[in-house]
Amino acid sequence: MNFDSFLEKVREHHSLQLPFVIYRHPGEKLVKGQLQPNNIIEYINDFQEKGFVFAPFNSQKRAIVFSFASAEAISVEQESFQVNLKKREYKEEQQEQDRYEKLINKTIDTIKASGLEKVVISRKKEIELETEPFLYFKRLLELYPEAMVYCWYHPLVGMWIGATPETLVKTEGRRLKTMALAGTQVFNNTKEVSWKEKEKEEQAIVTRAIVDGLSQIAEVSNLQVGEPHTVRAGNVLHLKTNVSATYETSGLKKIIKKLHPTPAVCGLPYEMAYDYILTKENYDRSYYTGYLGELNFQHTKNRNPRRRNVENSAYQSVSKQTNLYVNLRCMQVFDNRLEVYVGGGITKDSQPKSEWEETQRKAETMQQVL
Ligand SMILES: C=C(O[C@@H]1C=C(C(=O)O)C=C[C@H]1O)C(=O)O
Repeated sequence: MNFDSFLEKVREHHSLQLPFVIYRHPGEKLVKGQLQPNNIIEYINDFQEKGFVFAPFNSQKRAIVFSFASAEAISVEQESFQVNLKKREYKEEQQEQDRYEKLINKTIDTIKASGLEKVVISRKKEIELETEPFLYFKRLLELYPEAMVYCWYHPLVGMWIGATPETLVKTEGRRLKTMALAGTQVFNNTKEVSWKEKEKEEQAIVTRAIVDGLSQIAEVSNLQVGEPHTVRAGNVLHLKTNVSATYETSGLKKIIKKLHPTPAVCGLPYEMAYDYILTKENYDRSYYTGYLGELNFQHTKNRNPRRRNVENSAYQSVSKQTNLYVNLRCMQVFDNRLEVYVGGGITKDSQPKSEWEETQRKAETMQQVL
């Protein structure tokens, strides 16, 4: 199967209104797909399920799973092709900017007057368009090799497309990895940049919260924390700290429940920030800032690649992997419009106008492929 026939197969599946997901992990070339044979919705229960998870921001709402056992698995190598970047501006009404800046101002006032330290505020940007969603997916693969690029569809939920830079949790065997990703500045052709105290502190808050959270879980040990460093995600740069640990696989549910939503997309203290978002943000985040990816995926590796044809399982090792990502830099696709979701962390030192600008820069990740 070549890449175009892979996409054609998915397009056909979509035209039958059947659920599917196609995706590619950061830094990889293999594009994978799971095609569901019917439109029944299955939900996650105890995180022992094996399948592709799609979870909303609201942690009281259930996460959907496409079970690996019932779906048809397909895969293909990504093919490179030229993307002609059209730098188009998708202007928004002044009214929307005013509304957002007012909300940011109100949030800063609340932070100053209460125990709220940081809260992530977001919005959606509507873009009127005729769509060919598979072309967006193809362009995203090409433009963002370091992102988890996906296109997910269920007829009862809709279609979501994204290119996220943020890992929620990755596990293999008994090793676990996560990250604290926060702080944003515009990418100007170099990663050699300095960060303001406000951003450094904002990102350090996220690292501390993740480490504190994980250290409360009995099944987690050997926590290791890296140094903050700059990473690029499309048109913006972020500060990132890698966190790793050893864990007991029985603790996976607790770990995911503890990590989602991280202060990178919610805030601190957690309860206050979560409450503030649900009551004051004034719209439904839906699956934006939820999470998605493979849960308990059986990964088979040939131990000795030169003995590939030996039919002896001793030459193969099987490990269970979980690869979940935070659903950022994403959009929901409708028949004639898109809704691009964007946000940023607010602290007492935030400036409403820069926060508006930040959402514009983040929206460009999706706008570049339209
Ligand atoms: C909320 C978003 O991004 C998150 C918020 C960031 C910030 O506040 O600087 C940076 C990276 C993400 O953790 C988004 O992209 O919509």
